[in-house]
Amino acid sequence: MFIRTLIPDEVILAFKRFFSKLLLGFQASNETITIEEYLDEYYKNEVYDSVLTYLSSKCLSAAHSLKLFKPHNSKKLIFSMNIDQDFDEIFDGFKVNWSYHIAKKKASNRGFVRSENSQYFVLSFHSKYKEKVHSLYLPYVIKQSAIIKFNNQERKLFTNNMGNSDRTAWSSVPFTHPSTFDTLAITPVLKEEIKRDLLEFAKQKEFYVGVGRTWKRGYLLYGPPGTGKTSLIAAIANFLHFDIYDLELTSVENNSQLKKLLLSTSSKSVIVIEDVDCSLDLSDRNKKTSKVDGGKKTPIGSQKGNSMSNVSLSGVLNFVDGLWSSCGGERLIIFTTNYKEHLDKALLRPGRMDKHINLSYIDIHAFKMLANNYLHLEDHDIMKDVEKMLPIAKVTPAEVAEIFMGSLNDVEMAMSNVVQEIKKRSE
Ligand SMILES: Nc1ncnc2c1ncn2[C@@H]1O[C@H](COP(=O)(O)OP(=O)(O)OP(=O)(O)O)[C@@H](O)[C@H]1O
Repeated sequence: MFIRTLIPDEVILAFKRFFSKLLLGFQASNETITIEEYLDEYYKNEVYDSVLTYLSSKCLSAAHSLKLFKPHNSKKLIFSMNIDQDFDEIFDGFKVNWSYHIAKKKASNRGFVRSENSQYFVLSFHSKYKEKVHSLYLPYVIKQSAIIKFNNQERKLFTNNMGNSDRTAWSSVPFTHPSTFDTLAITPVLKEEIKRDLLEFAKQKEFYVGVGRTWKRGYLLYGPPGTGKTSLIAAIANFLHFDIYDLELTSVENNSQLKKLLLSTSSKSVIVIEDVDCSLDLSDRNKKTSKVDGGKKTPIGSQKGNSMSNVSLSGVLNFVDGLWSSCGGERLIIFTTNYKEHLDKALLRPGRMDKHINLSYIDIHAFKMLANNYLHLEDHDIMKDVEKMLPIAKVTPAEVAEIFMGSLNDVEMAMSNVVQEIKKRSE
């Protein structure tokens, strides 16, 4: 569902035009089409690229003899089937066949005649499926190719806190956090609700533009330490295939630096401000500056010995919904806090924080998920006792995970340790 945006519409159109041209010229006896010429270089390369990506993934898993190679003076990995080699695919109940060929042709240039190799793929199918190939199969190939490219893209974790002398610059490392919605132990209903909301958000560009709203969504994750706020952020980024910008407010000197940082984020990103109550004085947004240091204006929270940011709450509010946040494509802004009650209402209102997600102590569903993920345990006699004790024990998923980690190879020991801890806590 995020795929269409990866392929420019013109390319899809060109692809369709290209194939319809070929298909229209079909003879009933001739059931092949070739991906060659007919298009200008740009479109031809794009179309070719989609087919290559698609065929590479198919053939790599289908046959070892089909391999990728990199011809010199090309940056691209080019797919190679052996000449005249082919493979079949069944799609929607009919068969198509892809094959790869090289044709030698003579080219004349200023009186010289050279022979050139021209490579092409042939897609063959029975002519009665012409329409289906055109309207279903080829769009499917483009879509699959986009999915493959999308999944192979490396994503990044950006931070503004890597000791850069330029306070408005982001540094990045590859984002490799393994958390996904499958590994996340939270109530299933909540998990599905979040996934649904994310999917809705991802596909609603037209809606946001139509009602004059910037295409962003704000989440507030709140709950005690160790309940999975950071893990949920990673799972969200992995789910959407977005980059993450981890914004450390205490490293930002003023509101204009904050604005610059926001402007240099890319679209399709999650911007995260963790423990917002600890890095920003959010108690009073009317109080813009306080006078200390011999009358010099000092922003809220910058007093000596205070680890608060110099950025004001209004700076953050502008950051969240100011005019300049309308730059570019979709952004998800996530704030986390252990104490929702410490936050100013201005920050919490819908439009700024559209969704408030409470991550709390572990319940029996989340407990079973962790037992399954860590110990591969489907069920256990002791689960009934655990279920009874959990509501009063107030144990976090992080604590349970830690106990499981201690006895990964001994399920009984792991369960006995965890029950002991839960008992202790419920007393
Ligand atoms: N809901 C969860 N599902 C799976 N693992 C979890 C969950 N919550 C916590 N964990 C485990 O505990 C560790 C700490 O969790 P995490 O950092 O996500 O919690 P947090 O709520 O962000 O904590 P803090 O408020 O201290 O930042 C994670 O690395 C993960 O292994």
